[in-house]
Amino acid sequence: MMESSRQIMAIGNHSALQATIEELSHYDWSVFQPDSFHEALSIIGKHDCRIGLAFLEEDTASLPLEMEKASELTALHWVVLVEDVDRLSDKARDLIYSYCFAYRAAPLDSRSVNVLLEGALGMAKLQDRYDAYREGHQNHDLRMVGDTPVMQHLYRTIHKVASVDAPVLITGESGTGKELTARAIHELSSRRQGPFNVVNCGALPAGLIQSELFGHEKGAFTGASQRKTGIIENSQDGTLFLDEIGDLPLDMQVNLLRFLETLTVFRVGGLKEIPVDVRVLAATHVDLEKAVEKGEFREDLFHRLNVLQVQTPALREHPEDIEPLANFFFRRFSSDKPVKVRGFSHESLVVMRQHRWPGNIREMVNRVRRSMIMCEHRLISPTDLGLERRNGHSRDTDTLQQVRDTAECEAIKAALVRNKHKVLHAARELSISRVTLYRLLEKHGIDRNGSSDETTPDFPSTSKTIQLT
Ligand SMILES: Nc1ncnc2c1ncn2[C@@H]1O[C@H](COP(=O)(O)OP(=O)(O)OP(=O)(O)O)[C@@H](O)[C@H]1O
Repeated sequence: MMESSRQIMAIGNHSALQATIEELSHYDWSVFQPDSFHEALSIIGKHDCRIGLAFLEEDTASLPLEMEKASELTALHWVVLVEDVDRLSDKARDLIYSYCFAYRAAPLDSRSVNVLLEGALGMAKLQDRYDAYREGHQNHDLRMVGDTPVMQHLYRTIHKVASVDAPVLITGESGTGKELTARAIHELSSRRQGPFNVVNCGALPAGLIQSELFGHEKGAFTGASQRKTGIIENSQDGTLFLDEIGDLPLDMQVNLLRFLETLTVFRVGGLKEIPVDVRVLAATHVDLEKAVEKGEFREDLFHRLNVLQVQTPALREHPEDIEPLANFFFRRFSSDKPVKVRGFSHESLVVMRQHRWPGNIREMVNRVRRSMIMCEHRLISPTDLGLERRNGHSRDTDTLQQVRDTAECEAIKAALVRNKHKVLHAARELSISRVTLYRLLEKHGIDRNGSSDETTPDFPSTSKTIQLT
């Protein structure tokens, strides 16, 4: 991490600003004065410039160069000079409050401005240390956050299975990072140059599933006006990730097993056996062994897929990663769009530690994103996160309400899966109205589609996802 140096980006050419800059030469600062917005960004790119200095005029509606819109500029620690803060517009005062380290009103003597600049530099250095501390919780190879023993164990397992070209069964509760794990295995494997394709087995309509997986020949059935290659064939030399494998209908399980045993496919209506070199990774949040016992999943297919296993831990099993994860998503969303929110309040961090996270990391993604939109202050509160503070209860003692919440959450998730994520049908099965179900989905942070909450893909996408509704 680069050490913050004594470099200032000064914006604007107001005479009071110029006079201050001249006097600042006594204090060993280097001052850049860009002529354009692009030059300002290029200075930030080339130099370790962390402090902004501007003079805000009374009739200025926004800071010069629209700093509100430019994330690079908002990342500067701004010191703003004004004539009289009471004469500024509400908008200008809000900008100072939201984005600036400090302001100084006239008389503008260089000594007091220098004190503020020193403070801003100190803050930049603190931020570097904080960033380094947060980065320490990330596994950059796998693009995963968390450095607790359970996560370290997961990383070791991912590395081990990535080096072997055999099927892997990834198990874990919903939202624990099964797809992310599958992508990491692919990226670390010798197949990384090939495609990574995802099929959500639970979302494929029964009538289309065969043709989506195996493809079809022209004229194979009504409407098959063109030859179509299936996703298995399209995954040649790469990895096919079969998500929610437990939802694959029994007749399709037979076909999949045949493919895994022969590594060849027949397109629907085709007579030619086509060899395909694909590695299959499968994931499930249900207990497949139980499904085998109940006759819902083929035992031979289970053993074929279960050559290597990886288990993604529930978030409540590694609560020490909650804060680094929350900070990671906060930074991810703030780099998408600059925000005036600075981070989480201490109380929010405490409440997040107490929360059970039934929807695991996906629930956290949703809560953090929503809180950044809802937050009206500098720090995100428990209310912004939609989490109530639970006083006096340790994480290990469940209150009746917590038990009810967990049961409610599980029942909703199961109903959604059974009803192919159709809210109306799931609501009917649960004997509640659709509106009530939406309210409960919101309350528990459950994503009704299971995977549609993504904003930023975690890996550059050479992948294709089939999710038909
Ligand atoms: N260790 C992690 N570090 C950073 N982000 C993570 C981590 N684990 C999961 N995520 C993020 O959490 C979200 C859910 O992860 P993912 O889709 O991989 O979970 P899943 O177990 O496949 O979920 P589902 O069972 O609902 O399909 C994604 O946005 C993913 O990027």
